[in-house]
Amino acid sequence: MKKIIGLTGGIASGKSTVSNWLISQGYPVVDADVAARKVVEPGMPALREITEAFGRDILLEDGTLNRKKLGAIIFSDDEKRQTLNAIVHPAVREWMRQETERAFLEGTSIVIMDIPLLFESKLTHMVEETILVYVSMETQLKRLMDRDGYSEADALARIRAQMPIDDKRKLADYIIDNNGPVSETIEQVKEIMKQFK
Ligand SMILES: CC(C)(COP(=O)(O)OP(=O)(O)OC[C@H]1O[C@@H](n2cnc3c(N)ncnc32)[C@H](O)[C@@H]1O)[C@@H](O)C(=O)NCCC(=O)NCCS
Ligand SMILES: Nc1ncnc2c1ncn2[C@@H]1O[C@H](COP(=O)(O)OP(=O)(O)OP(=O)(O)O)[C@@H](O)[C@H]1O
Repeated sequence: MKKIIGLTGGIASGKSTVSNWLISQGYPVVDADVAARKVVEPGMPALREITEAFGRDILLEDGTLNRKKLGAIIFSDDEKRQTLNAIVHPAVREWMRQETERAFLEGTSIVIMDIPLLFESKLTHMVEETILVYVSMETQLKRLMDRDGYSEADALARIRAQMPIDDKRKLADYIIDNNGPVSETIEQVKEIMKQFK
Protein backbone atom coordinates (compact mmCIF):
# COMPACT_ATOMS: atom_id res chain seq x y z
CA MET A 1 0.00 0.00 0.00
CA LYS A 2 1.38 3.36 -1.03
CA LYS A 3 0.99 6.25 1.37
CA ILE A 4 1.80 9.97 1.15
CA ILE A 5 2.16 11.81 4.44
CA GLY A 6 2.13 15.60 4.59
CA LEU A 7 4.48 17.17 7.12
CA THR A 8 3.77 20.79 7.91
CA GLY A 9 4.15 23.52 10.51
CA GLY A 10 4.86 27.22 10.73
CA ILE A 11 8.11 28.86 9.71
CA ALA A 12 10.88 27.71 12.10
CA SER A 13 8.54 25.30 13.88
CA GLY A 14 10.97 22.40 13.38
CA LYS A 15 9.92 20.72 10.10
CA SER A 16 13.54 20.31 8.96
CA THR A 17 14.51 18.94 12.35
CA VAL A 18 11.82 16.28 11.97
CA SER A 19 12.38 15.64 8.26
CA ASN A 20 16.17 15.31 8.73
CA TRP A 21 15.53 12.59 11.30
CA LEU A 22 13.08 10.86 8.95
CA ILE A 23 15.70 11.00 6.16
CA SER A 24 18.29 9.52 8.55
CA GLN A 25 15.89 6.61 9.05
CA GLY A 26 15.62 6.06 5.31
CA TYR A 27 12.25 7.68 4.64
CA PRO A 28 12.03 9.59 1.35
CA VAL A 29 11.15 13.23 2.01
CA VAL A 30 10.04 15.47 -0.83
CA ASP A 31 10.60 19.05 0.31
CA ALA A 32 8.57 22.00 -1.00
CA ASP A 33 11.28 24.50 -0.01
CA VAL A 34 13.78 22.56 -2.16
CA ALA A 35 11.21 22.50 -4.97
CA ALA A 36 10.69 26.26 -4.64
CA ARG A 37 14.45 26.75 -5.17
CA LYS A 38 14.73 24.33 -8.10
CA VAL A 39 11.89 25.84 -10.09
CA VAL A 40 13.43 29.34 -10.03
CA GLU A 41 16.91 28.34 -11.18
CA PRO A 42 18.24 30.31 -14.19
CA GLY A 43 16.53 29.19 -17.37
CA MET A 44 13.35 28.02 -15.64
CA PRO A 45 10.06 29.59 -16.82
CA ALA A 46 9.13 30.68 -13.27
CA LEU A 47 12.27 32.84 -13.01
CA ARG A 48 11.38 34.63 -16.23
CA GLU A 49 7.87 35.27 -14.90
CA ILE A 50 9.30 36.61 -11.64
CA THR A 51 11.54 39.10 -13.49
CA GLU A 52 8.54 40.16 -15.60
CA ALA A 53 6.46 40.77 -12.44
CA PHE A 54 9.14 42.18 -10.11
CA GLY A 55 11.67 43.70 -12.54
CA ARG A 56 15.20 42.62 -13.50
CA ASP A 57 16.51 44.19 -10.29
CA ILE A 58 15.24 41.10 -8.51
CA LEU A 59 18.20 39.16 -9.97
CA LEU A 60 21.74 39.06 -8.63
CA GLU A 61 24.62 39.82 -11.01
CA ASP A 62 25.08 36.12 -11.80
CA GLY A 63 21.45 35.89 -12.98
CA THR A 64 20.16 33.96 -9.96
CA LEU A 65 17.24 35.14 -7.86
CA ASN A 66 18.01 37.65 -5.11
CA ARG A 67 16.11 35.75 -2.40
CA LYS A 68 16.85 38.25 0.32
CA LYS A 69 15.44 41.11 -1.73
CA LEU A 70 12.38 39.17 -2.86
CA GLY A 71 11.74 38.01 0.73
CA ALA A 72 11.86 41.62 1.98
CA ILE A 73 9.27 42.57 -0.67
CA ILE A 74 6.80 39.71 -0.37
CA PHE A 75 6.70 39.31 3.40
CA SER A 76 5.63 42.94 3.80
CA ASP A 77 3.07 43.03 0.97
CA ASP A 78 0.18 40.52 0.73
CA GLU A 79 -0.60 41.33 -2.90
CA LYS A 80 2.99 40.86 -4.05
CA ARG A 81 3.19 37.61 -2.08
CA GLN A 82 0.11 36.37 -3.92
CA THR A 83 1.69 37.36 -7.23
CA LEU A 84 4.80 35.35 -6.39
CA ASN A 85 2.77 32.38 -5.11
CA ALA A 86 0.74 32.31 -8.32
CA ILE A 87 3.97 32.05 -10.33
CA VAL A 88 5.89 29.59 -8.16
CA HIS A 89 3.33 27.27 -6.58
CA PRO A 90 2.06 25.46 -9.71
CA ALA A 91 5.67 24.59 -10.64
CA VAL A 92 6.36 23.49 -7.06
CA ARG A 93 3.34 21.19 -7.08
CA GLU A 94 4.40 19.61 -10.36
CA TRP A 95 7.98 19.06 -9.11
CA MET A 96 6.62 17.48 -5.90
CA ARG A 97 4.35 15.18 -7.88
CA GLN A 98 7.21 14.02 -10.10
CA GLU A 99 9.61 13.42 -7.18
CA THR A 100 6.94 11.46 -5.32
CA GLU A 101 6.21 9.35 -8.37
CA ARG A 102 9.92 8.67 -8.77
CA ALA A 103 10.21 7.55 -5.13
CA PHE A 104 7.30 5.12 -5.56
CA LEU A 105 8.84 3.78 -8.78
CA GLU A 106 12.05 3.13 -6.83
CA GLY A 107 10.02 0.86 -4.57
CA THR A 108 9.20 2.88 -1.46
CA SER A 109 5.77 2.50 0.11
CA ILE A 110 5.75 5.76 2.10
CA VAL A 111 6.64 9.26 0.92
CA ILE A 112 6.72 12.26 3.23
CA MET A 113 5.92 15.58 1.62
CA ASP A 114 7.34 18.48 3.64
CA ILE A 115 5.04 21.37 2.72
CA PRO A 116 5.15 24.54 4.85
CA LEU A 117 1.97 25.91 3.25
CA LEU A 118 0.03 22.62 3.18
CA PHE A 119 -3.08 24.11 4.80
CA GLU A 120 -2.78 27.68 3.46
CA SER A 121 -2.54 26.42 -0.13
CA LYS A 122 -5.24 23.78 0.41
CA LEU A 123 -2.95 20.98 -0.71
CA THR A 124 -4.29 18.34 1.65
CA HIS A 125 -5.73 16.49 -1.37
CA MET A 126 -2.13 15.64 -2.31
CA VAL A 127 -1.59 13.66 0.92
CA GLU A 128 -3.43 11.01 2.95
CA GLU A 129 -2.32 11.97 6.46
CA THR A 130 -1.15 15.28 7.90
CA ILE A 131 1.42 15.79 10.64
CA LEU A 132 1.88 19.21 12.22
CA VAL A 133 5.13 20.22 13.89
CA TYR A 134 3.83 22.54 16.58
CA VAL A 135 5.53 25.18 18.72
CA SER A 136 3.99 28.08 20.61
CA MET A 137 4.22 31.38 18.79
CA GLU A 138 6.63 32.59 21.47
CA THR A 139 9.04 29.70 20.77
CA GLN A 140 8.55 30.11 17.02
CA LEU A 141 9.45 33.80 17.14
CA LYS A 142 12.51 33.21 19.30
CA ARG A 143 13.84 30.32 17.18
CA LEU A 144 13.23 32.22 13.95
CA MET A 145 15.08 35.30 15.21
CA ASP A 146 17.94 33.17 16.60
CA ARG A 147 18.31 31.07 13.46
CA ASP A 148 18.04 33.74 10.77
CA GLY A 149 19.05 36.88 12.67
CA TYR A 150 15.84 38.74 11.75
CA SER A 151 14.61 41.70 13.78
CA GLU A 152 11.42 41.01 15.73
CA ALA A 153 9.42 43.01 13.14
CA ASP A 154 10.85 41.01 10.21
CA ALA A 155 10.31 37.70 11.99
CA LEU A 156 6.71 38.64 12.86
CA ALA A 157 6.03 39.62 9.23
CA ARG A 158 7.09 36.13 8.16
CA ILE A 159 5.00 34.44 10.82
CA ARG A 160 1.97 36.56 9.91
CA ALA A 161 2.27 35.61 6.24
CA GLN A 162 1.07 32.14 7.30
CA MET A 163 -2.01 30.68 8.94
CA PRO A 164 -1.62 30.99 12.73
CA ILE A 165 -0.02 27.77 13.94
CA ASP A 166 -2.75 27.37 16.57
CA ASP A 167 -5.34 27.22 13.78
CA LYS A 168 -3.31 24.49 12.06
CA ARG A 169 -3.72 22.31 15.15
CA LYS A 170 -7.42 21.94 14.31
CA LEU A 171 -6.65 20.71 10.79
CA ALA A 172 -3.86 18.19 11.42
CA ASP A 173 -4.30 14.42 11.90
CA TYR A 174 -1.21 14.22 14.15
CA ILE A 175 0.53 16.89 16.20
CA ILE A 176 4.17 16.82 17.27
CA ASP A 177 4.93 19.20 20.13
CA ASN A 178 8.38 20.65 19.43
CA ASN A 179 8.51 23.10 22.34
CA GLY A 180 10.71 20.75 24.35
CA PRO A 181 14.10 19.19 23.59
CA VAL A 182 14.68 17.56 20.20
CA SER A 183 14.93 14.12 21.86
CA GLU A 184 11.29 14.40 23.00
CA THR A 185 10.25 15.50 19.53
CA ILE A 186 11.92 12.48 17.95
CA GLU A 187 10.15 10.15 20.41
CA GLN A 188 6.83 11.56 19.21
CA VAL A 189 7.83 11.13 15.58
CA LYS A 190 8.76 7.49 16.23
CA GLU A 191 5.36 6.83 17.84
CA ILE A 192 3.51 8.34 14.88
CA MET A 193 5.60 6.53 12.25
CA LYS A 194 4.94 3.16 13.94
CA GLN A 195 1.35 3.45 12.77
CA PHE A 196 2.38 3.68 9.13
CA LYS A 197 4.74 0.70 9.17
C1 LIG B 1 10.55 34.73 -0.95
C2 LIG B 1 11.69 33.73 -1.01
C3 LIG B 1 12.54 33.96 -2.27
C4 LIG B 1 12.59 33.96 0.24
O1 LIG B 1 13.62 33.01 0.24
P1 LIG B 1 14.36 32.56 1.58
O2 LIG B 1 15.57 31.78 1.11
O3 LIG B 1 14.60 33.75 2.45
O4 LIG B 1 13.35 31.61 2.38
P2 LIG B 1 12.97 30.06 2.13
O5 LIG B 1 12.60 29.83 0.71
O6 LIG B 1 14.05 29.21 2.69
O7 LIG B 1 11.63 29.92 2.98
C5 LIG B 1 11.67 29.86 4.40
C6 LIG B 1 10.28 29.69 4.94
O8 LIG B 1 9.51 30.85 4.69
C7 LIG B 1 8.15 30.50 4.58
N1 LIG B 1 7.62 30.98 3.28
C8 LIG B 1 8.27 30.99 2.09
N2 LIG B 1 7.47 31.49 1.13
C9 LIG B 1 6.31 31.79 1.71
C10 LIG B 1 5.09 32.34 1.23
N3 LIG B 1 4.93 32.65 -0.06
N4 LIG B 1 4.09 32.52 2.12
C11 LIG B 1 4.23 32.21 3.43
N5 LIG B 1 5.36 31.68 3.94
C12 LIG B 1 6.39 31.47 3.10
C13 LIG B 1 8.08 28.97 4.68
O9 LIG B 1 7.79 28.59 6.00
C14 LIG B 1 9.48 28.55 4.34
O10 LIG B 1 9.82 27.30 4.94
C15 LIG B 1 11.18 32.26 -1.00
O11 LIG B 1 10.67 31.93 0.26
C16 LIG B 1 10.11 31.97 -2.06
O12 LIG B 1 10.44 31.84 -3.23
N6 LIG B 1 8.84 31.86 -1.63
C17 LIG B 1 7.75 31.54 -2.53
C18 LIG B 1 7.61 30.05 -2.65
C19 LIG B 1 6.94 29.44 -1.45
O13 LIG B 1 5.76 29.66 -1.18
N7 LIG B 1 7.72 28.63 -0.70
C20 LIG B 1 7.19 27.95 0.46
C21 LIG B 1 6.97 26.50 0.20
S1 LIG B 1 6.11 26.15 -1.31
N1 LIG C 1 13.29 21.10 19.96
C1 LIG C 1 14.13 22.11 19.65
N2 LIG C 1 14.85 22.72 20.61
C2 LIG C 1 15.68 23.75 20.31
N3 LIG C 1 15.87 24.25 19.07
C3 LIG C 1 15.17 23.68 18.07
C4 LIG C 1 14.27 22.59 18.30
N4 LIG C 1 13.72 22.23 17.12
C5 LIG C 1 14.24 23.06 16.19
N5 LIG C 1 15.11 23.93 16.75
C6 LIG C 1 15.85 25.02 16.08
O1 LIG C 1 14.86 25.96 15.65
C7 LIG C 1 15.16 26.45 14.35
C8 LIG C 1 13.99 26.11 13.41
O2 LIG C 1 13.95 24.70 13.19
P1 LIG C 1 13.85 24.10 11.71
O3 LIG C 1 14.89 24.74 10.84
O4 LIG C 1 13.86 22.63 11.84
O5 LIG C 1 12.40 24.65 11.33
P2 LIG C 1 11.61 24.61 9.95
O6 LIG C 1 10.19 24.44 10.31
O7 LIG C 1 12.23 23.60 9.04
O8 LIG C 1 11.89 26.07 9.40
P3 LIG C 1 11.49 26.72 7.94
O9 LIG C 1 10.02 26.80 7.87
O10 LIG C 1 12.05 28.11 8.00
O11 LIG C 1 12.12 25.88 6.89
C9 LIG C 1 16.50 25.82 13.95
O12 LIG C 1 17.52 26.71 14.28
C10 LIG C 1 16.55 24.55 14.81
O13 LIG C 1 17.88 24.18 15.07
